[in-house]
Amino acid sequence: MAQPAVQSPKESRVVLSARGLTKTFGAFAAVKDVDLDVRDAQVHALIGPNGAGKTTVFNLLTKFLQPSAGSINLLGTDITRTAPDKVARMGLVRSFQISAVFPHLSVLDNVRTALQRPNNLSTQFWLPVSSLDRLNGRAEELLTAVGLIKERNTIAADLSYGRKRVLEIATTLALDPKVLLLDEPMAGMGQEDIGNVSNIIREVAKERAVLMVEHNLSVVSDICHHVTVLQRGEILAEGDYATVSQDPRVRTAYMGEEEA
Ligand SMILES: Nc1ncnc2c1ncn2[C@@H]1O[C@H](COP(=O)(O)OP(=O)(O)OP(=O)(O)O)[C@@H](O)[C@H]1O
Repeated sequence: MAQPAVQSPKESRVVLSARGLTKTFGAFAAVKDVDLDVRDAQVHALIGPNGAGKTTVFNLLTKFLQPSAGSINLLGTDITRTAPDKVARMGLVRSFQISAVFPHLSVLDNVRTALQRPNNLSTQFWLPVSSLDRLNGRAEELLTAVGLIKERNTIAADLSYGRKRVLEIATTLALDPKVLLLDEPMAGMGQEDIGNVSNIIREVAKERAVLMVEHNLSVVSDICHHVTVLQRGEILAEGDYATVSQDPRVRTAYMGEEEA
């Protein structure tokens, strides 16, 4: 089994943290008093049974949902009351958030379009299409990094499901996020794509933090440095995969329901 990219988690700095994060819907607490520290250059997994609160935590961190209580800090700034678009511009980006793949554009044009955003070209609509050519170098670099360069001229709609998800990751990386949130990146993928996307995530995490919700525990054990286990909205356990997977409470609550 491949080793995670970083072996000394305590050394990298916390880039995203939550304290006492809580979200109630009426009398029901979907997320209760969650503390989270996401570190640079690490892949951090958020796991737990169905309904544990993982998606709600993602929605709180990206500010799609406003917390009922608690605080969130991104790169040293309190973002508890910050609007979602500003949080995204500060560098916290969720994979599907801005990276919808345009099916009728080529792979290269999808990435060039995503690259317009940080370069602010999208507001300069009077520029000729050829002005996008100056983004070719960076677009090709990104496509090479995710292994899509040979398909640069393929129309996105013609890609397999797994390759489309890879293109989605490339368009997200075009925004140069400091913290990348991935919601079940392996969902619906075959084994070959899972191996490929695992390698991509491991590589991209060398330069940024990755927080991912993932149900595939062999992927979690393979590429994640740190694992937080949620159950009924609360943190049940955390640590490296070897530690949490041996925790009897986790085995009872979670592992029995999934592939171990
Ligand atoms: N807008 C809402 N109103 C009421 N209850 C909600 C709302 N959103 C989520 N919940 C409830 O909060 C709990 C946590 O849901 P959430 O989707 O965060 O879990 P999850 O861990 O992502 O689950 P899954 O793995 O099935 O996606 C569930 O009981 C869900 O029904």
